[in-house]
Amino acid sequence: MDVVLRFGGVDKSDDDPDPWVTKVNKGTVRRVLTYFRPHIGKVALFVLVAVLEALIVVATPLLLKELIDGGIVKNDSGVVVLMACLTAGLALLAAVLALVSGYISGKIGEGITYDLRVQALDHVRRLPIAFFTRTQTGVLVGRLHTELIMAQQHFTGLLMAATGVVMVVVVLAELIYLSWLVAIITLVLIPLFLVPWIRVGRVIQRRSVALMDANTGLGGLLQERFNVQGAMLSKLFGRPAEEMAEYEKRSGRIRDIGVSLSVWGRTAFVMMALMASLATALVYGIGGELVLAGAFQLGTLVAIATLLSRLFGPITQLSGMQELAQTVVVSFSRVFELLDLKPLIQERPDAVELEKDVAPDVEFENVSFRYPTADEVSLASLEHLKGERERGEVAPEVLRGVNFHVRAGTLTALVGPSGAGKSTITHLVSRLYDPNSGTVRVGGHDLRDVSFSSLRETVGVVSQDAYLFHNTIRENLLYARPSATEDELIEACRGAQIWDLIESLPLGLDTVTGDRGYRMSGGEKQRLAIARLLLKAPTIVVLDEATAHLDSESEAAVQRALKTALRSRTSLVIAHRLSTIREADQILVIDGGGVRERGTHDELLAQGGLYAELYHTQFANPANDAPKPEREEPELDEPEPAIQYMGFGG
Ligand SMILES: Nc1ncnc2c1ncn2[C@@H]1O[C@H](COP(=O)(O)OP(=O)(O)OP(=O)(O)O)[C@@H](O)[C@H]1O
Repeated sequence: MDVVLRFGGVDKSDDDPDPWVTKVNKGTVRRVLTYFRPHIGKVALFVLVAVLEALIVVATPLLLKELIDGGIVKNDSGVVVLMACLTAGLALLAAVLALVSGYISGKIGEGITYDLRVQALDHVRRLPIAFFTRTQTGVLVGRLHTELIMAQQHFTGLLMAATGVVMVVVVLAELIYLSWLVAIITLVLIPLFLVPWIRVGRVIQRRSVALMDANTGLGGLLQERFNVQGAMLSKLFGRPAEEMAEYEKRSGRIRDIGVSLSVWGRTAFVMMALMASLATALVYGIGGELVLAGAFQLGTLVAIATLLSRLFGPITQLSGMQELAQTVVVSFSRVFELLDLKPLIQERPDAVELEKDVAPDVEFENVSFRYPTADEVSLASLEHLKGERERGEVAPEVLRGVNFHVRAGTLTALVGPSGAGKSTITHLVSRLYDPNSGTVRVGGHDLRDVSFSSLRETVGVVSQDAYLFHNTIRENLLYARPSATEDELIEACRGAQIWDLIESLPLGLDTVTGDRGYRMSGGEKQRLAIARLLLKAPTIVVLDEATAHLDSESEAAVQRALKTALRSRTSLVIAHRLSTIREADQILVIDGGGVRERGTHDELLAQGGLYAELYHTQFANPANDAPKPEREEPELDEPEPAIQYMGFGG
């Protein structure tokens, strides 16, 4: 049977901002234990050290007993000195063992967390793009980072608590040996102490989980709002007062939980100290009477009192152990949830390699596609939005029976209204998604049969909003081909018409492009992306032309760069420029998820269909502010407006 637990194994209040629960499957504990396997030697050492520590703890009171009964009472200074020295020696050994035990438990805890983290990162890296479009970045980062650190801390805590088991058993055995009466009284009193302690422990546990959730939630929000584009949107459209109120509300919640945690933590500490003092008073009271009655000697009384003081620490550790174990299991489950997400896009074991350096053809045969629903690709707990799931999301079909053939080395332009499915078609070519029915073929191979690495080498993509890492221009370019030489970098930049700009920068290729490459203009960023593409030298180019109005110089430069990029490659371009469309060997007019018209510019005009209609509409309403290509580029030198004015593309 499956058990559903909230994180930390505790109930949350109804107004909890994150109502998602984590499912703990039956086999989870066994699965957690498998992570111990590589560390089994360290675990054995850890147990050995724990046993030694426990033996030292019980040996010390016996030495004290001998010191008093055999030394002080019998006036034997030799015994006093010997026992004092042995006690000091054991204390020293205990200190060393405590350090060793801390080191080993740290190694085990960190080692297991490392294994889990690396496994999770590798898995998440393989998940399809649909997962990332669904997931809230900050929450995913929280899951892979902050929550794993918490899991590690709980895990190490659990290991330390496990040593308490050995300690309690040994201490109780010695207590019975010294005085069965005191041992019984102790056993009766322990629950009186434990009940309030467990209650306090639960409150602390619950608050810790709430604090973690609140921190993750605020982290996710900040990540979304404080990245360059989020900050830009918030500056342009934001409602500062309301946003600030939200930040204050969330920060206030973190503060309040923190204060209450601090108070409850102190309460636990005070309770522990109080119980230890009360127990000491009780032992000396009852034990003192027994000594007076001659039931046992003074040394035994001191030994019992010392033993009892060593009992409370391990018992409190043990009392929290079940909760801690539950938290550890749930923490691991949160990562297992991720690991169990099967990537929708998988590489076949017998995947084939595409031929290198030969431009292949691209074929869509009766392709239909709908975007995957949340249930298929992501986790509710990573979305933080439950609307779609509660409504039972149904994904509409975005492509229906699409057929076309792009001959090797030719240019196909995709045009059509916004939302028609143009980008979706390009996503299928780079296998960001698989079609639900039909086949996408490259060089005659079904894409599902092609190896990932081969496909990556073959298909190069330049999107409208080129993404650049926060790093130098050089590093951003080398990402496409780490082995590229300086000369090759420069040649690619020249081909992409960006070298003049880079050369004029004080740091040249070592200029940092800023978060998301924001310090560069749209046209510059796209030319840099084209340089990256040239370095990669793919045989298929998928390109989404910029819709933004570049200034005429930028526009002409991008067009020249594109000419270099597309030369003798199989190209699929979401075209917004008439110049690109005119040069295309084939134009596909996409409408309503299908190919509505196809042909060259002249053929489509002659057909007098949708393309012609929109084209003529365009000429009836010329867009005055359309960018004009540069004069010195005769092949681009036509007073052509952007195709989006024709009602195409978005
Ligand atoms: N990740 C996604 N998940 C679900 N639906 C999506 C996703 N991406 C796009 N869609 C939907 O698929 C349809 C086709 O979108 P697509 O981006 O392919 O259109 P497009 O022709 O490229 O439009 P535009 O010219 O505006 O970029 C749209 O209705 C869109 O809302």
